[in-house]
Amino acid sequence: MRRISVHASTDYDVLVEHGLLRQCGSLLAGAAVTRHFVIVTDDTVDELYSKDLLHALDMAGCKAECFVFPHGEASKCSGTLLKLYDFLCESGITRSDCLIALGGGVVGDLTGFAAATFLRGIRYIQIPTTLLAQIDSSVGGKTAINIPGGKNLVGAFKQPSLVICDPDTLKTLPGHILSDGIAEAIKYGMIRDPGLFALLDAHNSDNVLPQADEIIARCVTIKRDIVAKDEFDTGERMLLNFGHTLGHAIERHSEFAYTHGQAVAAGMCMLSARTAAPAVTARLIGCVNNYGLPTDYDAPMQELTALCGHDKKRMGGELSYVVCPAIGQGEIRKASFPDFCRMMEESL
Ligand SMILES: NC(=O)c1ccc[n+]([C@@H]2O[C@H](COP(=O)([O-])OP(=O)(O)OC[C@H]3O[C@@H](n4cnc5c(N)ncnc54)[C@H](O)[C@@H]3O)[C@@H](O)[C@H]2O)c1
Ligand SMILES: O=C(O)C(=O)C[C@@H](O)[C@H](O)[C@H](O)COP(=O)(O)O
Ligand SMILES: [Zn+2]
Repeated sequence: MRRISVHASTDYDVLVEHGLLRQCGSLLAGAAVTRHFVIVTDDTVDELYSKDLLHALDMAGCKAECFVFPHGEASKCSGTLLKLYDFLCESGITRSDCLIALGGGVVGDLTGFAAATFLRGIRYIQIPTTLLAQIDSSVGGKTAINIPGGKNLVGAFKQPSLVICDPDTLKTLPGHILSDGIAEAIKYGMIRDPGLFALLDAHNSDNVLPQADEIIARCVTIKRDIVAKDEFDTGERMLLNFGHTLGHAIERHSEFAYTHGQAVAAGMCMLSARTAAPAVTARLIGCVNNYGLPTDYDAPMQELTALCGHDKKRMGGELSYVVCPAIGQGEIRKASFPDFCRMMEESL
């Protein structure tokens, strides 16, 4: 089993092993200090994996109920959150009990925010089942829901008590959802790890799955190191937002027809085209193309920059954004918001 220890306001481990989902009952009980859990999941993941998890908990002498909501980004909203709070009340969840997020980033972000706020804070554990969630969203404690004003605009920093990563769950992922995770992996390569970028560049959507363990370990280690230095996103952590300033705008502009991974892929390429040497952008676009991810988004740039105004890297009139002048070398830059808009809107 691989163990990557995260040191933040709460210390915890990310455990990576094939088949772990079926055997994780005692690990969950140990990390949670309770025998009462609520599993939060979406309808697709529920069909595939709730039974295994319930069995594992039962074997460890734990009781659990499942809260299941419709899959998709549209569910990461206040409506689902309020239903979850009601469910937690009905289940008699107390401050010593624990939530389990079983699913992708939507489940993880929503569950984490519920855990941060219900009874002013209870424990939660992440069991990520998409590549994106295993390499990124389950680690680091950013939790959030979307509101009509924008992506992730209501949230909290709340670290999980444990992350259980079973790469076997990736075998049931449709190809395009695996690619969403690869978009974030390319991000890690671009900001910090040329070796990871080369590995991703040497593969494609048809042959990358056997590389999942290596990709998970490299990405989680990068995120762990960044979060240890800047848990609350005031400096270095902003590197993890490469491609997201535009990406979040694209998600919203497309009314979530572009998934998060697709929007981040397009956002990285569109930003790189305006801030990096053509050779760097060409390599990025080549790698993104290997995985059938978009490299562009067809909308007037003014409409996208208008949506960037709510970005959480904006402080008053100034916006921080991330550029990669070379592969593996992410840098945070600052500009006035009008200057950022002008830079993006200038034709190439
Ligand atoms: N908190 C963070 O640090 C962070 C980081 C990155 C992304 N995010 C957020 O994560 C979300 C995107 O996450 P995502 O891409 O995992 O999307 P998702 O949670 O919507 O999952 C994608 C789809 O895959 C299905 N699915 C999940 N696991 C499966 C499996 N093993 N087999 C088959 N189908 C499965 C789900 O039902 C869903 O339909 C966005 O809301 C994004 O903002 C958060
Ligand atoms: O963990 C982080 O920090 C990230 O930025 C990871 C991103 O991949 C993720 O999409 C995050 O939710 C974006 O955060 P936001 O602060 O821009 O909402
Ligand atoms: Zn992201």
